[in-house]
Amino acid sequence: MTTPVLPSDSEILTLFEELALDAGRAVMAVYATDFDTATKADASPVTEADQSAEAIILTGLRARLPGVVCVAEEEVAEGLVPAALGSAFILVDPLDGTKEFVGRKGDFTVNIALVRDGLPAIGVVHAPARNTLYAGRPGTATIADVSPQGEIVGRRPMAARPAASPPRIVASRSHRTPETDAFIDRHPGAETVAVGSSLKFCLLANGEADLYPRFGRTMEWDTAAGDAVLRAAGGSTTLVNGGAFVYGKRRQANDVDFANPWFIARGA
Ligand SMILES: Nc1ncnc2c1ncn2[C@@H]1O[C@H](COP(=O)(O)O)[C@@H](OP(=O)(O)O)[C@H]1O
Ligand SMILES: [Mg+2]
Repeated sequence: MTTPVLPSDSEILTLFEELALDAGRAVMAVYATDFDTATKADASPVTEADQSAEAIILTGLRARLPGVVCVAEEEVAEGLVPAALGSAFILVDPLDGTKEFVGRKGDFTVNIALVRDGLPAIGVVHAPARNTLYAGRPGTATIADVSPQGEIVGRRPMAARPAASPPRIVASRSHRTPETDAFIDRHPGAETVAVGSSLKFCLLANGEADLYPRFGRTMEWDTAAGDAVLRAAGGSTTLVNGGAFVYGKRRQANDVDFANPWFIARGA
């Protein structure tokens, strides 16, 4: 398959930010209501917010970046899986941390990422209930303040920090595993912070934490945008054995398309 000519990285990032802010407004409109929750085939929750945010993002991406393949969580759940990806494609998780959304915990995010040559190159993570948007492209990572109306009102550069000793470890709020607990136990004195969604990558990117061990289930759309932000801020994500953590993985063994292996994300 031929890969279309893409706009510049900064133009792509600006588009991702606009669409994430639009989607965030839709998510917050649902958050303010007494919304219903349905259960998907993988037993995870889904709401009207996931669906309307994904529709906003995909409509915008397909109009403005025609020919670039988009892989999106709710479309994949409905069986819409692109056959070929090309050397650059987009991953969308319109509402990561749906459990936190349903539980009204605030730790939920809108995620859009461009994967280039298997690596997360450009990403936006918008946390509308925290009024914060994180963005990264090669060489630049920023944290922005977002108004309650969903407009960016301030922005500053951010960078991952060299690891503190003992480290500050971020871990899933809703999906902790015994292997994660064993990893934490190997870091005596470490402070552990439970955070939902892709915000864990963003806390590393902003120098607020040092390690994010994920010894449990994630899909590529859960991680790509946060991972892009983290890498842009000087951090890294690897397999548990230190090997390269790549994207665009198709069905392996008995697993589904776009399933991630376990990983460890780190600050600088
Ligand atoms: N048992 C499981 N089955 C499917 N997805 C799971 C899962 N456990 C965790 N996840 C993934 O973990 C994400 C939440 O991450 P965290 O635990 O760090 O908050 C979910 O994203 P969604 O909320 O977008 O479905 C979901 O994709
Ligand atoms: Mg998710």
